[in-house]
Amino acid sequence: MQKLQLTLAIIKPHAVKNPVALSFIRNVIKNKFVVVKTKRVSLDKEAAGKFYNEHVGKFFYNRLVTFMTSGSVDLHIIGHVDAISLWRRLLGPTSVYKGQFQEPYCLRGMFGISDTRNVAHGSDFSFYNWHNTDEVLYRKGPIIFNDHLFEHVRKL
Ligand SMILES: Nc1ncnc2c1ncn2[C@@H]1O[C@H](COP(=O)(O)OP(=O)(O)OP(=O)(O)O)[C@@H](O)[C@H]1O
Repeated sequence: MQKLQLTLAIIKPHAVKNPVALSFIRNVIKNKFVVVKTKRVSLDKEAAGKFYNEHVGKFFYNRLVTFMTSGSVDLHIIGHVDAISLWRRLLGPTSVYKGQFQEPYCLRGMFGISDTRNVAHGSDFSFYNWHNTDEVLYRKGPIIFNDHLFEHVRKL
């Protein structure tokens, strides 16, 4: 049985608006992962606020929500046996400045503008939603696919 872990990558608004960054990131995604689903959406304040709910009260929360609603974001559901940590490794540290010094070729080091505008999000939880991508559901731990499910997901 094939084991595939899924994660959710969200390309943040400033990177969606930058054609060089966007095509570089898309190539990385295409080359390293199975791309299950891609969708461009505009988050409203409620959705962005809910998504970053764990950061309510932090000094950057309002800035983050305002930024995430400032333009379209690209959602990618991507699969790999080690999808969550591979995508986070490719992104690099949350802090763009740390990335630029420690891992200059990570995506955040190359295309990040600030600690808030740090290119993309990588979920810690497996993305679990192959029926309706408008409803974002998460669950902890990897998802185990059998071949039938894998085919089903690819057709979505
Ligand atoms: N010190 C900070 N200053 C400004 N923005 C920050 C700071 N820390 C985090 N953020 C913003 O909040 C987002 C979520 O923070 P978190 O600590 O969950 O980092 P992460 O897990 O690396 O990022 P993400 O959840 O976006 O993948 C970051 O991606 C960044 O945009």
